[in-house]
Amino acid sequence: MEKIYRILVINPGSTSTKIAVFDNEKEVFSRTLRHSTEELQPYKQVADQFGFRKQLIVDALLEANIDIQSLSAVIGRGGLVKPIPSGVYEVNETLKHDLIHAPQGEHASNLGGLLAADIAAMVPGAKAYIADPVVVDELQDIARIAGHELFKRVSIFHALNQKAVARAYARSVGKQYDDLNLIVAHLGGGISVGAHRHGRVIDVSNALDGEGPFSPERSGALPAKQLVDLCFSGRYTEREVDRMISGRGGLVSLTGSNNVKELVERGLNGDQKTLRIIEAMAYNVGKEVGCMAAVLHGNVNAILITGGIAYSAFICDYIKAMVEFVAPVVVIPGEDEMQALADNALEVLRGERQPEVYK
Ligand SMILES: Nc1ncnc2c1ncn2[C@@H]1O[C@H](COP(=O)(O)OP(=O)(O)O)[C@@H](O)[C@H]1O
Ligand SMILES: CCCC(=O)OP(=O)(O)O
Repeated sequence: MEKIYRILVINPGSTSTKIAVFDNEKEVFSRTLRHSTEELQPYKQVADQFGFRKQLIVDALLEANIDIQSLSAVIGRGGLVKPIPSGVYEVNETLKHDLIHAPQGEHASNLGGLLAADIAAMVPGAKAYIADPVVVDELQDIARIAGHELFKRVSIFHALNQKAVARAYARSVGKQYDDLNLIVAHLGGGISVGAHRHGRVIDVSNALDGEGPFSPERSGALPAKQLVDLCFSGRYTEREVDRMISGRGGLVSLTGSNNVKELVERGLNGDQKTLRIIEAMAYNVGKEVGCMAAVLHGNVNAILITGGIAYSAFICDYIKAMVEFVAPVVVIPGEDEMQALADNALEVLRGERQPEVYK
């Protein structure tokens, strides 16, 4: 009889914690725990949200009658550790250290490996993993050069979902991911737009670092001179300016909310100012897709729009109208991250692949 492995998947995003339980490939439970701007407000640092998110996960499992002791492994979305190749990594002490001290900055996904390790530690024999963290780096060399010698461009994006969606699209058209040129726009709490050339993300707008389009809670690119003046105005601390770029930028700053579903409804019900801001976010995504089309020299098989915001037909139609001259636009709303994480853990549990060692 086939051995059943039970896998808990934990995916902390900036505005949600998604959890799911899989018995081998089959999802037996899933829940999206959404966190409003107000709920997250009391936590100074992302790491401070650990206890809050852990309690929500444990309560949700309890409510669904899922015994933590029945778990074979726990896999979390990986965070802002050192740039590493795509793969599955066991959560060891070095990885935990980097998830806590975050050499590349703060993001909710830093909690993924930590929550996975904490919950796996409750179960004798269970191990914790991360896979395709947000720091997966496949940039072509020319894309790393920024306009001053003290700066360099860095790859931080929705690697797990961008790749899962790109592979799923390739399968759906009977092709290999490695044979296609795709532009993937992931629209979530953060937004990243990537140029996938034959299975490698050779350029991508960094979702965290003040690049590309603004998003529900990120500023995206800001006018540099204005930013410098603001930094030296004496009116804001370093931490406050950091939060303007990530956490309290984008729609949170412009509208007070990170909830695109509500904002679109508000806009379509006559709030012109909100509508204009939502359109501006979509406009910037369209513009970034155009940049990635140039990166791929116009050889683009398809443009994929994904992430929670892709559920909004209004936003997708706006982007489509701007970019469908480049290539067919395919909307794949939500994300395939949970299944992708579970599949990665299952391959390790079945001994079909060896986890990488994070050093
Ligand atoms: N039906 C919908 N229409 C528009 N926006 C939506 C819809 N469903 C979810 N969203 C928005 O998607 C965003 C969250 O996307 P998601 O990919 O789940 O984010 P993350 O994982 O980064 O927290 C939120 O702003 C949410 O309001
Ligand atoms: C840090 C890059 C990935 C990202 O922005 O994720 P969220 O959209 O979940 O915040």
